[in-house]
Amino acid sequence: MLRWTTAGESHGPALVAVLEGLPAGVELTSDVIREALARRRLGHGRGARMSFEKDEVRILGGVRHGTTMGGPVAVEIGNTEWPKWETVMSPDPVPPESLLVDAGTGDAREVARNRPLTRPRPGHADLVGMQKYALGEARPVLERASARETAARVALGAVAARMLEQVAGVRLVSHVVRIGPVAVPEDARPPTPDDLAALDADPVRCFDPATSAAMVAEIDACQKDGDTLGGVVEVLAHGVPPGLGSYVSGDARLDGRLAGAVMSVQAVKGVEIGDGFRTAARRGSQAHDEIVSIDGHLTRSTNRAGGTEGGMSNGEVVRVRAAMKPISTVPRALATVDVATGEAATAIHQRSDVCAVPPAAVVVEAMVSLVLAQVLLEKTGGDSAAEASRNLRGYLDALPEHMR
Ligand SMILES: Cc1cc2nc3c(=O)[nH]c(=O)nc-3n(C[C@H](O)[C@H](O)[C@H](O)COP(=O)(O)O)c2cc1C
Ligand SMILES: C=C(O[C@@H]1CC(C(=O)O)=C[C@@H](OP(=O)(O)O)[C@H]1O)C(=O)O
Repeated sequence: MLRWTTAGESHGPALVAVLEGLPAGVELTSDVIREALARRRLGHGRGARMSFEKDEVRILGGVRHGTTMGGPVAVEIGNTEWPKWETVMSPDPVPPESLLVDAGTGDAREVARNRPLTRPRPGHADLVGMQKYALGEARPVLERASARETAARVALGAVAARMLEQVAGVRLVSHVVRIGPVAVPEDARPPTPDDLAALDADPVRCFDPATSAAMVAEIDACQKDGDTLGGVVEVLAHGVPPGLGSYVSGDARLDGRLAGAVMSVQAVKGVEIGDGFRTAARRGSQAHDEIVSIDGHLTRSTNRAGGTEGGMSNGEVVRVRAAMKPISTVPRALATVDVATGEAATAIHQRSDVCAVPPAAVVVEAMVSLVLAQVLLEKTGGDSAAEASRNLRGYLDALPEHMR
């Protein structure tokens, strides 16, 4: 079973990510991970932190001379800002005087870092985290709840995507289809994995130039108003073979597994497979994908289902959308209560993204990659990439020719 986990805090020394169950023989270099992480940092509307902090990638295990060895792949993403946080986030005890609100330097940023966070921010994990873990302030909560952790997910997603392409020829692409009220027209051509360079070059990861310009304008207007924005992203996975996942149990279903993994991304509040919610408004005759035979091969006339039927991939493009809520740390600060005094207050706001929908597309792509990699390996088994590939070919070759 392919399994993954991450560890580390937003302002800790590093994030660590581990992917276990990957076959040997997958071609992988640090640059593959570096490129994916660079993509996650793009996007108009990101906050100041993205401009000065760097992701320092180091593969710690599982890979030798550019090839996986079959053991867990471990990746470290160093935080170049760590020296500023060494005291506040020290794993070992520090002298109490070093944590005084103003430890003597008079530096406003240091004061902000050291101040106990007793004004929980609405829309964040702050208040419930303090209740759940019996904490007097929100620092330990927000450090782990922060979407900084998505850097670790993207690192692992890049590894999974390498395996998917090498073993099965699966390729993914992600893009932004809505930012606030501005949406890509329903009939616009979606990007394919070959359009990656154009998407990377677009300020909001949108494939439709006119919509992209309107999205940028909306973000600028929102920033001027001291407000924040959410939106909708879409991931398309091409070349997914039929029969991944299963209808036999709820927890084996590919659609359920995709939805769970995507919904686990910070700020994602809705997941749609294929036409999803839009299908609910249609009659059955307009909602499904009729099976047709073209040149002796069975295929679908449409792909409204988004590449899954009965909890299994059906050979069509897998299409997953995620709705992201607007950034919670609203510059025009929201009302809260200072838990130290019980008095009404406004939520802490130091800096924040205005809109993080473009990076969220890259994060959602990583989660889809991980789930697809998991169901592919369930189907093929294989301790090496070559064995997994052979097994996939064996499965497909055993089907009657018109059903492949
Ligand atoms: C890529 C990415 C960047 C984010 N950046 C911010 C941010 O700068 N400020 C903020 O308040 N929330 C940001 N978020 C969202 C919060 O992490 C999230 O809303 C919060 O942890 C609460 O979780 P929930 O919204 O899932 O309930 C970001 C999310 C993602 C996916
Ligand atoms: C650091 C990242 O995103 C962070 C996610 C985040 C949040 O609350 O989720 C809040 C911001 O961090 P800070 O409050 O320290 O400025 C973002 O910068 C990143 O994506 O690498």
